[in-house]
Order: sequence, then structure tokens, then C-alpha cells
Amino acid sequence: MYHYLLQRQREHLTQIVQLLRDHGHEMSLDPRFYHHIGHGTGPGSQSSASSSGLSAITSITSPSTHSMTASAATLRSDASSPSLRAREGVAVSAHRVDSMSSPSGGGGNVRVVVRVRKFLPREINRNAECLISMDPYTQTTKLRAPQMSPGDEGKPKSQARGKVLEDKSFVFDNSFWSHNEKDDHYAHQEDVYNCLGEEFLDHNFEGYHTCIFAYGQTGSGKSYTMMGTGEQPGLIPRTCEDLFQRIESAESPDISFNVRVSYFEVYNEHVRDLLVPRTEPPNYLRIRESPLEGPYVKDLTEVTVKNFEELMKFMRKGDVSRTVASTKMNDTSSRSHAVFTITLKQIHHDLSTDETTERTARIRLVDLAGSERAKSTEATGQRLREGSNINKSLTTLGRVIAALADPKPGRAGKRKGKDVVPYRDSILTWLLKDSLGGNSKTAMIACISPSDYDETLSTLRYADQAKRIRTRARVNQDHLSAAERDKQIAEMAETIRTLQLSVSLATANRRENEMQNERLEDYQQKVEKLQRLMEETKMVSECKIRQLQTENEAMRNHLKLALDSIRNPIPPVVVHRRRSSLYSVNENDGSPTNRKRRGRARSPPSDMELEPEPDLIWEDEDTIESDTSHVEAQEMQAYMENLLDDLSMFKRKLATDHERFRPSWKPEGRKRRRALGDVWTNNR
Ligand SMILES: Nc1ncnc2c1ncn2[C@@H]1O[C@H](COP(=O)(O)OP(=O)(O)OP(=O)(O)O)[C@@H](O)[C@H]1O
Repeated sequence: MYHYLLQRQREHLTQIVQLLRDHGHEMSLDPRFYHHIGHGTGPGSQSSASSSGLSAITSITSPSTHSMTASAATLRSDASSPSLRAREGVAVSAHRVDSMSSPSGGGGNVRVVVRVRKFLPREINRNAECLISMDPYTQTTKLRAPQMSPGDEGKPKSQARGKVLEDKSFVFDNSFWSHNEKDDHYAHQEDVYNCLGEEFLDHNFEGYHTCIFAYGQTGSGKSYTMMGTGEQPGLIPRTCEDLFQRIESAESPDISFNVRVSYFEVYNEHVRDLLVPRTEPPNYLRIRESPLEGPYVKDLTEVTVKNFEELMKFMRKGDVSRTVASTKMNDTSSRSHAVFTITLKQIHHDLSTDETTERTARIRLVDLAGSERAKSTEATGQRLREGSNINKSLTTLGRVIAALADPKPGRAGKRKGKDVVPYRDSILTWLLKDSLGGNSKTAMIACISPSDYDETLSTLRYADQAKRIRTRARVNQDHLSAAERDKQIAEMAETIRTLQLSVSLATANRRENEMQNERLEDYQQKVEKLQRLMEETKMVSECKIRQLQTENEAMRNHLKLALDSIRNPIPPVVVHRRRSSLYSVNENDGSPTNRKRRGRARSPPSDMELEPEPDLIWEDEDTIESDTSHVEAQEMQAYMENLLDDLSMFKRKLATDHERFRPSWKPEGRKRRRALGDVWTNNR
């Protein structure tokens, strides 16, 4: 990547030289320039471009390619050089700088400024009196004891309200009067930035880590000072804007910049990434400590930003995600400590020596949650828990500041003060360990309310103590010779090769997994189909069983009937002769003919009468009647014959059924079957 960038840059410059030559402008550029674009020692010389590359980096390369005469050597600055804004160049020195030679010095004290805000509507409503006064010349901040209450009239001021209330005076690096806009020495947002932010950005370009944190009671103006509003941007957006302005106006083409940002909050002693969407439950991050970098948040999102707009987009995203709630003291009270970090990397390639120097600066901007008294905020439940966690971490911060301000001699053999700083007692102090007592230039902005004596006094005392803290800032710079860089590139190439290998392996594995998944899906589909089929078969079987059961039931009834008919056989049907039939049919008839017949019938029967002669009947005189009876008798006979036929057919059927169902009968049915068999045999 770097090779490619360098190559492109060289090509670009070669084109420019060619263009100038074509137009007859023979330029006397720095010989190293020609060397680096492959033109040897100057115009007309043979190409001898350096084959070595530069270490890889995603960068914002300074756009300008002119001013090439400003060689790397002349651009070198030591740590005390003002900044890129001086437009003198931002190149870094080729030797390692371990201490600062700037006025504030590498081992400087924490810079402490104080800012008082204007009255808020609630304070105006209760006719609050302003207890703060500031002298812009001496940077003195005075805290006046509040006026005595009527009950304290006549008592010395120091004994009012039963407490010792005195006027107090403090001197800080800066006292920002933001109470009354009409006053001449009113400090606007811009003034705060110009006085503090700008200087700290200078340090960052010099390669120092910096940290600016706002401290103070709830509603004292910390967020306003750090973040500000749309119309009145605070220190953080101004720093970011200035940072990119400086990068964009950097004139040396030898320098590349890389800017990364991260944003997290410490809420209820947990770290939450503000650049990722909120989740339920929240995804809290862990803190780790590296010997080189000190404590850091593991897996924290860090994004590379190319310009101010992009950076602001991420900052706003984090702001929206930050935990804020309304309390009695502040409508938009921060319930967490927010840490916005910008990492600025400057890479300078010295064309003359083919050496690379990297400077890395971490800009930490911290908006702390405000200390609060449950009595004043009237917080309950969640707000109360938040408040107690905020106070706990701020108390620890106070103890850390106290320990760093007045280091006590440690035990024999231990370094002075090393063991007694309680960094690890809270997440906040652990994370700010480096900024408070290590490799950083640090500033504290003490924000105060104009009318809260106790809270303001406490804040001013903290701030006063912080003044005594000395940090050990150093320029974070790495120097790489061409050989070292080539070695690094070779190592990186090897790493890339290994990574590529594992990526292709992973891809192959993924493909195999995908195929297996497909096979599994196919198999599952088949199983489902089989299951459906089984289900259908089951349903058909059930239907068949039901049918068989019905058939079985019918058979049973059939058999039962058959048995009944066998047990109680139908008596043989006697077909009477016509005469007797006719006799019986017309027996009740009162016709003269019948009467005559009855008369004959009543006469004692002879043997002949028992077997009446058919001829006698046909010889009867009433022939029409006889014909009717004859037809009826024939019908009856036919009916009976049919019945007999049916019965024999039924018997046959029964016999067939008996044969048919014999093998399928269950053991318990054997007894009955046998009985039935017996009956059947007997019957036959
Ligand atoms: N210098 C100032 N000029 C004008 N208004 C200010 C100033 N400082 C603070 N304020 C206003 O005071 C109110 C409280 O300020 P801010 O929210 O910054 O307090 P805070 O210290 O961050 O509070 P908390 O700790 O509860 O988050 C806000 O409405 C803010 O706009």
C-alpha cells in the first residue's frame, strides 16, 4: 500500500518535472528531491529510485505538492516548536525526544482553569446571589461566603448557619468569567478554546498525549464547556475542527496523517461503547492493561475519519447514545462520564535518508458526570443509584488527585508514591491513570455554579490540589531506518500471506459447511416427506381398520342371526291342499253357499273328508270364487318356496363365511367357533 502510494507520488512529481522541462523551466530543486523521484542528483541525471518502501498506513496525505524546497531537514522541529498552525512545517525530528523543551515542559503540572457560568432560570427565580468574582489579570477566583440568614444576624460571619463560612481566594492558570455577558472580561466558548484547546492541540502535533477533563457539581456547565451547543460549540468540536484545518493546511507532501476516534461512557461503573447502537441487555466492555499503553478498553470501536464532517457525525452519534436524564438540578444531566478520544498519527518520510518517523498523540476529552447531593437533586430509584456511583468515582478521583498532588513516600525499596495512588478503586480513575499521573499533558476545567457556596468550595479545593500534580509527558515518536522499515514490511507481508492463507482456508471451510448445510437441508426435506407419507399411510390404515371393524360387526350380527335361526329352526312349512285352504279362507263367509258348506262341514267327517278330493272342489258351483282362491294359494305357495330358497341360500352363505373366517379368529373366539361348528355340523 505504502509502496504504491510512494510510487504514485513519485510518478506525480516526475510528471511535474517533465512538464516544467517541457516548458523550458529548469528548476534548481533540492538534490534529494531528484534522488527520490528517481532522477539521481539533479536534472539530467539517471534514475536511481530507492527501492525501499514505507510502512503501511491509511492516511490523509497533505494535498499540496509545492514548497518542495522546504526540505525535511529544515522542517524538523523539536518538541517545543509551536505547531503546524505556525505553517513552518510539522516534520518531526529524527531523534527520539523524551522530555519536553516547551515552556510547560514534559514533566509539567496539570493545568487547571476555572469557569463560572451564568445564572440559570431556577437561580434567577429564587433571587440567588453571585458568590464568585474573578480578576482577569491575576487569574484569581474569589468565593464569597453567602449573606447571613436572619437567624444568624449579629453573629460573626464565620459562625453563620453553625458552620465556618469564609471568603476564599484561589489562583488558577486561567479564570474564565462566563457569568455576565455584558462584562468586558466575559469568556465565550471561543475564548476557552483559544486559551486552552489550541495550546493542547499544539502539544498533540508535537507528539504528546493530552487530556482535558471538566470537573464540577451537577449543572455547573461541564457539558456546555466541553461539548457546547449547535450555536455555541464547545471545546471538543472546536478541537476537532482545528485539527482538520491544520491537517488540510499542512504544506509538506512528506507527511501523512491518520486520525481515529473512539467514544465511550462510564455508567454505573461499566464501560459502554457510544459508537455502537444500544443493546438490551447492554454490552459492557472490559478494561485491560498493557505494559506499553497502560489501561485500555478492550474491543472498543475506533473509526478512522477523513475529515471534520465525518468526525462530527461520529461525535453526534455518541452524544445521542450517551445516558442523560433530567434531575431537579439539571434538565439534561449527564449520568455518566464520557470520554472522547482522538488519536492523531503523523508519519514523516525523510526523502534524503529514506527514513520514516511516526508520531502518535492521543487527545482525550472527558466530560465527567457532576457530583450531586441527593438532597438537592431529590433523586430516587435509578437516579439515586446513578448519583451514588457518580459520587463514588468522583471521590476516588479526588483521592487519586490528592495522592498525586502530595505523594507520600512509599515503603522501603518502592518508588515514591507508586503504591498509594488508588487508581483501581474506580473504573474512571483506572482508565485515566495515564492522563492523571503518567505520559500525558493534562488540564482540568473546574466548572462552578455562581451561587452554591459548599459545592463550589469543594470544586475549587479539588482544582487547587490538582495544580500540584506533575505528569511525565513525553513525545510518542518512533523512528524507522530504511532497513528497519524494509524488515517491517517483510514481516507484514509474511503476516498478510499467513492471513490470506487462513482466509482461504476459512473460505474453503465455509464452502464445505455450506455444502454440508445444503445436504442437511435436503436430508431434512426427505425426512419430512417420509413423515408425511407415513402419516398418510397411517390414516389409510386407520380407515381400513375402521372398515374392517364395521364389516366384522356386520359379520357378527350375521352370525348371531344365523345361530339364532339354527337354534330355533323355522318349522317345515306344510302346504295345505286347495280344499282345506279354501275352506279356511271362506270359513267366516256368511254367504248361502258357505252356509251350505258349513252345514256339510259340521256333519261328522269321514275318512274321505280328511283327504278331500280336489275334484270335489272344482265341482263346486261357485266357480269365480274358486278361481280367486286358487290364485291366492298359488301366490302363497310361491312365496313360501321363495322363502325356503332364501333360507337354503342363507345356510350356504353361512357355511361359506364359516370357512372364510375360521383362520382369522382369535383364540378367545375359538370356543364360540367350535360351538358354532358343532351347531353347523348337527344342523347339516
Ligand atoms: N457558560 C455558560 N453560558 C451559558 N449557559 C451555560 C453555561 N454553562 C452552563 N450553561 C447552562 O447551564 C445548564 C447546565 O449546564 P451543563 O448541562 O453543561 O451542566 P453539567 O455540569 O454538565 O451538568 P451535569 O453534571 O448534570 O451533566 C445548561 O442549560 C447549560 O446550557
